[in-house]
Amino acid sequence: MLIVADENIPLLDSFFGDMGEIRRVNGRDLSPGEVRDADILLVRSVTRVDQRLLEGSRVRFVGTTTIGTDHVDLAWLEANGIRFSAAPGCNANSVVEYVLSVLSLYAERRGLADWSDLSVGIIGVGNVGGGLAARLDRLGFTVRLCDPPRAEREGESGPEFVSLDEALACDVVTLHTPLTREGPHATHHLIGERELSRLGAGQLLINSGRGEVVDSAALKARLQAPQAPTVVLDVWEREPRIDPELVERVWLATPHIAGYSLEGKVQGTEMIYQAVSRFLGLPVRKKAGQFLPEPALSKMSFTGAADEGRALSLALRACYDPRQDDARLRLAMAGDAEARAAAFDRLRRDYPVRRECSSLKIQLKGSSRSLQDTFRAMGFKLKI
Ligand SMILES: NC(=O)C1=CN([C@@H]2O[C@H](COP(=O)(O)OP(=O)(O)OC[C@H]3O[C@@H](n4cnc5c(N)ncnc54)[C@H](O)[C@@H]3O)[C@@H](O)[C@H]2O)C=CC1
Ligand SMILES: O=C(O)C(=O)[C@H](O)COP(=O)(O)O
Repeated sequence: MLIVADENIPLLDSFFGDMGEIRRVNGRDLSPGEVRDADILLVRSVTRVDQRLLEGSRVRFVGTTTIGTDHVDLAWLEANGIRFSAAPGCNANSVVEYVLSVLSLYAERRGLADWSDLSVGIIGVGNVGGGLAARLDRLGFTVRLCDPPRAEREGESGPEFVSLDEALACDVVTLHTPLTREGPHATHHLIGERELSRLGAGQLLINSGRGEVVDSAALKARLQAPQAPTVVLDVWEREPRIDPELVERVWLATPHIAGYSLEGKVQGTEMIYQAVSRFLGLPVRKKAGQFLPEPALSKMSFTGAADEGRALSLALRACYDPRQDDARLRLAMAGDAEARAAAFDRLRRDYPVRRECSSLKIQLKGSSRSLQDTFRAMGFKLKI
């Protein structure tokens, strides 16, 4: 059996080595010729999986080790009897930690003594948005949820949902919808000129969903107008050919890596391994946990003298500080369009190992119960 797989999927040999031959490919440039004799195709978000790629091939199963599925023509796969599996939720916690780290930096930039004074509007309340809401709720933030598809489906039985405009009135607006182009709740350019005109200087807009959810031409114009909001972008229209002028105008710019914790990536591979095993009728014996190495930083200790807010931001940023990714992306914006696109993909391919808060044990000596609760709410393990 031949498995054609994106070379950027971690642990291919560990999970799939005993199932067949693995052919590693560059997912961005994958051609029909490279998949023609494959039985199984494993991709990431950068491969467009459609009729053009697969017609006439032997492929019977496609797996994407990602949450998003906007790069896959699901209807064509179904019509052609090709089984498909994604990895819902695999890196949701990584994105949640990305947003929390951005929030801690933003509170500092605003000079806020207590970051939970910020109200947060979450647009798209699924695995990522829902996980973020739960975390923020435990941390004492005011959270507004906007998810019309869920509101329609769940009615009175669901949580309280607000309109898009109500969510846009929060101090922080963070986008976690999939990219969809059809239907009553299509998200393509969901945030356009009208929505951007509602955001002002005291507000922060974060997009770590998909670039095309925001109209970037309208965003560029809004960022040049008076009273512009602060903007953080992890995802961009037309990746990897992103707009260097937009990079210049946003506060933090990262190369689509919000979901790139090692845990998130390995869980993505694990979920697709499980799906392939089910498809082939093989037992599921391997687990992501057995392949996660010891983290480089495993313990942090705070004494009773530690300032609570500072202790939290230190621990959070020890795990992940988006300013490093921002600096790398800005450096990569030199050169012509081809060089910039190649650099964008290189930053993603050579991404340094990043571990989630759960990999770090926090020792709190003589600390208050409330600080312990806060660290737990963030997902850290406590050693008291
Ligand atoms: N930057 C990154 O590295 C990553 C980005 N993502 C992106 O985040 C997206 C969301 O991920 P999950 O939460 O796991 O997906 P999910 O499918 O669990 O949740 C998405 C939610 O968005 C809602 N939604 C759909 N249309 C909407 C609209 N017009 N307005 C408001 N809400 C709407 C859905 O009802 C659903 O509850 C993914 O589809 C992917 O595109 C995911 C992982 C990593
Ligand atoms: O899971 C998703 O959805 C994502 O956006 C991934 O984090 C994107 O990673 P790549 O598949 O583009 O490496």
